[in-house]
Amino acid sequence: ITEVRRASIEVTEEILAYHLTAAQEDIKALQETTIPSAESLNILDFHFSDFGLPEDATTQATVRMFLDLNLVQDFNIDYKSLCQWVLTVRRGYRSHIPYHNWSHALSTAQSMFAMLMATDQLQKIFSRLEILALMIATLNHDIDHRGVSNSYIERSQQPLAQLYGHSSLENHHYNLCIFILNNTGSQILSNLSDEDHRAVLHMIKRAILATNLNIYMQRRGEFFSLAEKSRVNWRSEKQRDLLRSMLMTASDLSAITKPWPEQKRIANLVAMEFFAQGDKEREEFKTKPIDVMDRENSTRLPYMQVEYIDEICFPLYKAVSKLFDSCSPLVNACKKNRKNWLHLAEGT
Ligand SMILES: CCCOc1ccc(S(=O)(=O)N2CCN(C)CC2)cc1-c1nc(CC)cc(=O)[nH]1
Ligand SMILES: [Zn+2]
Repeated sequence: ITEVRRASIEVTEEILAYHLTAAQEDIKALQETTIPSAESLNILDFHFSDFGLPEDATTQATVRMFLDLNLVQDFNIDYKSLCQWVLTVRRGYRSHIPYHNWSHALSTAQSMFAMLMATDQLQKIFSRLEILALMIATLNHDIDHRGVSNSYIERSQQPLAQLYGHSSLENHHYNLCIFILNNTGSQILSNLSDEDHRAVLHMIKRAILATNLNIYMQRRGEFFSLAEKSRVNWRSEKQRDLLRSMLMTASDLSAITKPWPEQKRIANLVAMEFFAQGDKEREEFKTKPIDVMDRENSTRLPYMQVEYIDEICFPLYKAVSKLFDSCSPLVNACKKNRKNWLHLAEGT
């Protein structure tokens, strides 16, 4: 059995690597392109949106983030490997999924980049290795998302549920992230010491698993009390792990902090994805989906967004901006969008 089993795993990995790996001409094109500056790509702005940005510019923006954070230099990353890695990660996302696609991955990574670049303190608190882990984790945190939640996957007995049990999606995102990092031609961590390599993979796993909203809700209380203290000892790995996890969620949910037209546009994509899952649940499980995923509740969407902001988003951005004043634009934009959603909710 093991002989057959091993052969099938090798074949599967070969086929996956073939389909996932970007085309050589695309890699060459990106490698030879002059990468525009961060300013010209607007990736330093909290209000950044990739809407209307050509596909090539999204991969150039990703390379620019790694260059401007000095990660290519600090970790002696082979430039061709970086180009292949970025293009392969992009291919790992499913373009026909309304919300959990490459655009969400880029937006999440750009939010982390903007916070890191705006906050000198963060660059002092985090080591270079932690910053590398956060940028890899944000870009990969939803890779190969199918537009359905963990609960749907666990209920529909999909292979992912058999494989991982709880947090099945996040475990899958992490495993695919590692698969690409180990794939020939996209091994951007190949020049790290064994110790750094082990440490960065551990931090990437912790960061990707932290994007499960249930885990965020369990751990955020500790973070909020940290934000109330006058001084925080960031030398403790436990506190830095908590901070990395909370910044992952702040980046992941950052669509709620975008200017109103962009927030409205993205909320509609989230709704499309949620309602599509609701339709599948009706069909497959013959059950009425929960409110959030029930198309027949779409008039309640503005009200649900107000709840989402009050219960999940606002407290987080408030704590982050209390610790790091330069992130206050995030909490202000979140407040403004609450007003906009409330106005729509009352209008109905
Ligand atoms: C826009 C369509 C409605 O969108 C929502 C409705 C309800 C809630 S909720 O906080 O009540 N809650 C969250 C945890 N679920 C398990 C149960 C429901 C959240 C959203 C929402 N989520 C995201 C993140 C993907 C982005 C976004 O803009 N809106
Ligand atoms: Zn996400």
